[in-house]
Amino acid sequence: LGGILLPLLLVVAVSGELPPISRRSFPEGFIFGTASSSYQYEGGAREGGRGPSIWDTFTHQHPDKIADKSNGDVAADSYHLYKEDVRIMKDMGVDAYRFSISWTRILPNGSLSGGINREGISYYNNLINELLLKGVQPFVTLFHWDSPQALEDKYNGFLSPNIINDYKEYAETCFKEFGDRVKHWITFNEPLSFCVAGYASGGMFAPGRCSPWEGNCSAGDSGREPYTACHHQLLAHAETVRLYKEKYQVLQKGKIGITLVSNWFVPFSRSKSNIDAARRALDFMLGWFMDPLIRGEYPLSMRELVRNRLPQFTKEQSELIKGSFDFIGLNYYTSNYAGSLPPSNGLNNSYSTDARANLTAVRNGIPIGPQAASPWLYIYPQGFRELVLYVKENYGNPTIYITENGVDEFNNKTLPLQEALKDDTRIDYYHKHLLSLLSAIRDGANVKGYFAWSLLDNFEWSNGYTVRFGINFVDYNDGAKRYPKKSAHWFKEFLQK
Ligand SMILES: OC[C@@H]1[C@@H](O)[C@H](O)[C@@H](O)c2nnnn21
Repeated sequence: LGGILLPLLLVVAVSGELPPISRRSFPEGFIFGTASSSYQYEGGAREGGRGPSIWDTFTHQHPDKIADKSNGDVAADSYHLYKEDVRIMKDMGVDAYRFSISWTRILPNGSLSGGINREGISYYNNLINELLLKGVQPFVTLFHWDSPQALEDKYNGFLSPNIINDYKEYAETCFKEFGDRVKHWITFNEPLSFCVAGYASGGMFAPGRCSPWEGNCSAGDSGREPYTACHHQLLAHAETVRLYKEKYQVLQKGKIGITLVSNWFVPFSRSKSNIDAARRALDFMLGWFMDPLIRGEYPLSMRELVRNRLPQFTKEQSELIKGSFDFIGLNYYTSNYAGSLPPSNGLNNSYSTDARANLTAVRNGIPIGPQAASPWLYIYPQGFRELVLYVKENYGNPTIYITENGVDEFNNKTLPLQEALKDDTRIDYYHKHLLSLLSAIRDGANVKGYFAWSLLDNFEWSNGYTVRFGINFVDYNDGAKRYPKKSAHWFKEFLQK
């Protein structure tokens, strides 16, 4: 019998047949959607009265910082093709679409005093109306990294507390113009990424500031500016949530939150020092924001390690930020191993070393999972369940929307189109991550929705167009024409009611 049973077991193990999954596996009313952002999708950079953002400046003044020296001038051209985008969503059967509003399409000079651009208002009204016409709910992110260049020039953008009021006035303009139809607002997308990649690590992202020991930046302080910029984003978030709740929520009946990103961290070994390092890594990536939102103060590990370089909340600010959300948006892509590092020498301070955690994707020569196209993205579905349950258990099981999850492949220009559409890795990624998320939900996590990143291939920041995150292929050489990848067909079947 053993001679027959063993081969059978091996066949099942090797075949790796995943348990089937569909929207019916999830709770009734669970929302499925796709996600995008203004600078990565719209194009029309100098059309319709739009003012320059720091990403227009960054890509045009520092093309060397972008892998293929590209920019978002045209991107996926959703500024002109948004109706096609909505048609694709409707055909797939998604419930919602998460997109961001370009601050400088609404307020070209960044401040309300500089005037409202009615053409910008009109573009987003058209997009929102088209979504609603096709039965797709708009989930709107107010800030997805494209700060107004005018405010960078005026007072160094998010390094100045002046931006808090300008951001609040921009947000209020959006509440007034769109809040009758938009019922889910996200104040900021990933403050962590904006503050670390823009102010700490080598000037990877706009505005491209860092210390000399971190990279080739014209100015910056990697040990202070990331914390200052994100402190101002948290205060702007809290004041905007108070404004929405006091002036708009009763009438408009919407919900408001913030989107955070985190990796999961697996201790390099079971030693206490490595387990502590994994926890510090979570504090510095997720707790940086969740602790203020839940407890009104930064994590103890950050206060102990960053000390006077970490801004402090006044008692009033602490009360304002604590509980300032109806939901938390959570983005998950990948996980790392975390190992302990000795205390830094206190000289070349940087966010990148403050946590005293050595983060790697490989342990004893074995990667934590298959590597995708982006160098930081290793596929580790188990981390998704672990992260969601960590939020449940450590932050009071808040309402969560997964606002991004996805994987990329290289933009291989020699591949025939039909080959480029065969994204089996993406199907496997989504299948395993949705199973992992479902497992966390069945263990009590309060997750209400899931947005795949991304509807379309798009401008992937410092990677430009060298990688593709879309479940729909974009032919940049032929009018940004959209073609469904194999994963789009998989999702359509998954989403069948
Ligand atoms: O890198 C892929 C995507 C970006 O394209 C999004 O703009 C950003 O919100 C994000 N956060 N983590 N991963 N992502």
